[in-house]
This record gives sequence, C-alpha cells and structure tokens, in this order.
Amino acid sequence: MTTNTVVSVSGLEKTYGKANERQYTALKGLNFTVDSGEFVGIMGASGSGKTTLLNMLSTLDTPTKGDVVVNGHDVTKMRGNQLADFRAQEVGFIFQDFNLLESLTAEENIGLPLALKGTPSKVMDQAIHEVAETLSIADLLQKYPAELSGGQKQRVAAARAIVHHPAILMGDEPTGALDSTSARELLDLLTTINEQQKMSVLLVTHDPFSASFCQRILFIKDGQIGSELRRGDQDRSTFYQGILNELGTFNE
Ligand SMILES: Nc1ncnc2c1ncn2[C@@H]1O[C@H](COP(=O)(O)OP(=O)(O)OP(=O)(O)O)[C@@H](O)[C@H]1O
Repeated sequence: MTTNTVVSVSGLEKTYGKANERQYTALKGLNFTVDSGEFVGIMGASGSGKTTLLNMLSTLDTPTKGDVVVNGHDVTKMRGNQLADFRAQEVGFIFQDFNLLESLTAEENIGLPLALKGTPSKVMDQAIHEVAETLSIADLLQKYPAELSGGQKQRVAAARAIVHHPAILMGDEPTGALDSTSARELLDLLTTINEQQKMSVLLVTHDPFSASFCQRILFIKDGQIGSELRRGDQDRSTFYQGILNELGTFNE
C-alpha cells in the first residue's frame, strides 16, 4: 500500500450463515483501492452487496476472507478497544436516516466524536464552530433534531462525521431521505469538503444523480467489482449520462 492509498481492499469475501445452515455469499473476492483525497462512489443493483461492503470497511461486520486496510490499519486484524478507537478516529459516517441523538442539541451531536476522545472544551467549541460554518448550520447549533428539516439534520450529521478529521468519510445513501434540493445541497457540500479539506469520501448509492458528484465509480456485480467509470474532465451532466448508460448494461 502506498502512502497515497487510504483504503485498500483485497480478496474480500463475505458469506452469511453458518456452515451447517443455508449460506449466501454476498461478496466474492473484491479488490480495489481508494486514493487519499479521492471521492469514490460504489454502485450496484439492489442486493449486490453495497451495504455489506460498507459494513466491512467500517468494521461494523467482519469479512469471511480477505483484507481491508484503512489509513494503514488492517481492520480485519483489530479487536475490542482497537476497533472502537479505529471507528472513533479514522472514519466518519453519514447514513440515510441521520442517526442523530434526539435528546442532544445539534452542537452536542456534532461534538460527540470529540467528547469521546476527551478533547478539551475550548478546542471542541472551536472545531464545532468551524465545521458548522463549512456546512452552513452555525445558526442551528442550539436546536434539537426534532426542530430541524431533513436537509438540516443531514448537514448536522455530516458535521459530526468530519469534526474530528477522520481519514475517510463514508456515506450509505446519505441523500436517500432528502428532497431533491436538500440532496443537491448536501452533495455540493460533500464536494466542497472533499476539494477544500482533501477529505477522502466513499459514497454508497443506487442513485445516479448522487453518483455523478464522484470522481470515480465502482460498480459491484455478482459480488465483485464488475466495472469502473472515471469522471475525468467531463462535466457532471455528461458523467451522469455515462452512469445511466453503464447502469443500463446491468440486468436490474
Ligand atoms: N445478515 C444477513 N444474513 C443473510 N444474508 C444477508 C444478510 N445481510 C445481507 N444479506 C444478503 O446479502 C446480499 C447483499 O446485501 P446488501 O444489503 O449488502 O445489498 P445492497 O447492495 O446494499 O442492497 P440495497 O441496495 O437493496 O440496500 C443480499 O442478497 C442480502 O439478502
């Protein structure tokens, strides 16, 4: 793995079910890398293994076989506290359903990853306010999730995901519950964060519009990387058409 690689996946397999039960192999030997600072999308038909892959990358589940190296850490070899530390420090997540704690304000939600690390409150305040500016939510910090729109909630969740400067931001259909305007705003913000902070982003999505914001897209088919598209110097709408054409070759 070179110093420019933030994620390296090799020979990744995942079989669900115990040996004496009915088994299903969702991932059949995946290989790919993500460069530091890249914005990569993972696409595939429903049931192709996108969430399974993200669960392996984020250590929420363990692979049956293969290696996953994130920012120099072989996550398949980590256990207990090491895993908890890895998740808390190296990865930021955004999910379709926001996963904000309802009893905490936006500010308290955003501060969670720093509080877990025991960050001094002054440093924490500054980091929260900086990220809140980036995500245009500075005026929402004292509100509770129930007082926020879906788009605002997702921007708070994105702030929480990056406040501790993780090595990579991972999203599982983060625009799935948003209206089209909020989805676009979030994707523009993710692009800004990727470009300005050189934050590596891995976005799992079945939505070609979301995927068109990525620099490179990996398509999972039959449990493997079936194909790959690079945006290069295409404008976003040309890339979007390319994605639609590629998806058209899949039997969904
Ligand atoms: N815990 C589990 N036990 C058994 N099979 C599972 C389990 N989780 C997922 N699968 C199977 O593995 C395959 C991949 O599922 P996964 O959720 O990763 O797909 P996906 O690409 O994220 O789908 P979608 O786009 O519909 O969310 C599916 O066939 C699914 O039924």
